[in-house]
Amino acid sequence: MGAAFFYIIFNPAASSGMSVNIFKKVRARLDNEHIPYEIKVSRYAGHAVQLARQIGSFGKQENAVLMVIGGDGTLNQAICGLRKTRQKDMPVAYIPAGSGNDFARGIKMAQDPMKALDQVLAADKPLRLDIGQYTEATRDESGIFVNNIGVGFDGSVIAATNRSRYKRVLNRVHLGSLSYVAGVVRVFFSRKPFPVAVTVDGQRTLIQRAFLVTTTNHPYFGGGIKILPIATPDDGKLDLIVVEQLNIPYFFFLLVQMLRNKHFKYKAVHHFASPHIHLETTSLEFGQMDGEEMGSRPFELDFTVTQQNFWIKREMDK
Ligand SMILES: Nc1ncnc2c1ncn2[C@@H]1O[C@H](COP(=O)(O)OP(=O)(O)OP(=O)(O)O)[C@@H](O)[C@H]1O
Repeated sequence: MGAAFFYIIFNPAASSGMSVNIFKKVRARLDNEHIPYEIKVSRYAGHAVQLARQIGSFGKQENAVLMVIGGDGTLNQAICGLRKTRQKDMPVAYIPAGSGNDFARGIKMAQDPMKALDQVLAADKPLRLDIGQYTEATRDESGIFVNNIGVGFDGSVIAATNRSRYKRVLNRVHLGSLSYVAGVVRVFFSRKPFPVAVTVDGQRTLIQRAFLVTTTNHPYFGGGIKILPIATPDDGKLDLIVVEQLNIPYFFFLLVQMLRNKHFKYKAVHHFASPHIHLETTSLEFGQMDGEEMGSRPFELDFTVTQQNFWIKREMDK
């Protein structure tokens, strides 16, 4: 049976406002098909957490699905809020309307929002997929992530990109991913390597000259970069990639290897996979979570995997 009701959380600021058109099309389609829904609009950064809490706490509709229209950040916030309520098992339908949309890529659902809506409307049962949980001891924070949490390079890229005046312009011409590329180039030449201690399955590994330290649920980060092709969101594990500081020729060499999915063979690239990963840094580093800034600090992160109900019927589920 399809969803009987959609609670919708919509972020009008996603993809620098490009999400508004997508929202209108989704609403028109639901109206055409006489599917009932209720809309809650995210009015400020972080508002989606509170909206999802309200839905999960006070929503009374039977067989309801929480539909998120926005980017990865909005999806993260909505799931985070919902999981704090008694209706935490309410399935989540995602309509990608952000600039990066890595979650859609990562779970192999359609990235085209209207095709994604087709897949949502075709669903007849919840799909359980992995998501990550984290606690961060330095600032005593905890939460979930649907894509990845990165310390170092990607954290710095997100911080630089969000401050860039090009992001808005590039989003408007559907080239949002390019704004990350500009951030990558800027950060590559300015960041310094740092030590990181990784503990996986009771085994501690110290990497002295880390540059990128990313724990991920699926292959993609940074708006479509396939950093960890072997990560899957349904294996009950999280994957951690640590890339050491590289000189420019080696960086480009590894980049080419990455495009060929062959970068794991090199000793500057470390890979760990486990349901439980712990890492610590000592220096002040930038962090990112699902493309959102975490600020800078020495990080002490503990990661575990958990499952979340989604509402989608992908090609592969048919
Ligand atoms: N009304 C609003 N005004 C400004 N910012 C908002 C508003 N509502 C939500 N936000 C913030 O917008 C930010 C970006 O949202 P989101 O991640 O969904 O889109 P995106 O960055 O374009 O997409 P992606 O993460 O896929 O690249 C989030 O940090 C969210 O908290």
